[in-house]
Amino acid sequence: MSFPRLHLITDARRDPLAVVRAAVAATGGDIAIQVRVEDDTSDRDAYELACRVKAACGDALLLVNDRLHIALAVGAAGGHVGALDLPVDAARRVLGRHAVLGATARDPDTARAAVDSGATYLGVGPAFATSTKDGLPPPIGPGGVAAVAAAVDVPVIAIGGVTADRVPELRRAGAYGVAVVGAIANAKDPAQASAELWKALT
Ligand SMILES: Cc1ncc(COP(=O)(O)OP(=O)(O)O)c(N)n1
Ligand SMILES: Cc1nc(C(=O)O)sc1CCOP(=O)(O)O
Ligand SMILES: [Mg+2]
Repeated sequence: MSFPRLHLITDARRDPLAVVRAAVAATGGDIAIQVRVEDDTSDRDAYELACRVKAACGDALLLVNDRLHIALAVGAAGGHVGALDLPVDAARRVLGRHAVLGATARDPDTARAAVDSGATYLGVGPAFATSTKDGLPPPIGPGGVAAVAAAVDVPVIAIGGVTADRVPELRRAGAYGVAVVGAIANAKDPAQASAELWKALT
């Protein structure tokens, strides 16, 4: 299967396994699931969640945020790192040559450096305002996504406040796909929300 355009990032505030199962079923497994836990979650709890997500996500692409040892321990396809995590070149050494490796980039220079260091996709945002994560810089908008997309030749995954309605403008800006938390996890019907996002991307 090709690299998924829809990425679901787990959120412990709503039964992550139920949400993952709904999203995988609604997209026929054409989705990346990124296991993301809060900073104060123990490695043991993060590992156990990652094992359960792996069991629940079937053929979907499994990624682990920040904690690359957990990605390796569960046999995930790869991981995602940002500015406060391992540098991209170190993350590449940890995960090995063939793993999927995502890096956060908010501007073209950071994006080019991440790709040169071994990133295979970029998470780019916040595209729009979001209440899911505190402490983010102001939204970069579709224009900021476009600037990064024009600078690199790896898939750009737009993140932050993304909804199905906003997918067309992000795709026009050059985003290959999108990563979401709230648009699926907070939806009344996570399966329907996943299907709408998937359809908007295909
Ligand atoms: C697809 C994607 N893009 C960006 C991020 C954010 O990563 P990071 O900047 O390291 O912040 P945390 O998620 O670790 O709080 C992401 N996780 N996924
Ligand atoms: C985890 C994360 N990282 C971001 C970034 O811009 O780096 S935005 C974000 C949260 C995205 O959640 P939602 O889809 O609910 O807006
Ligand atoms: Mg991180």
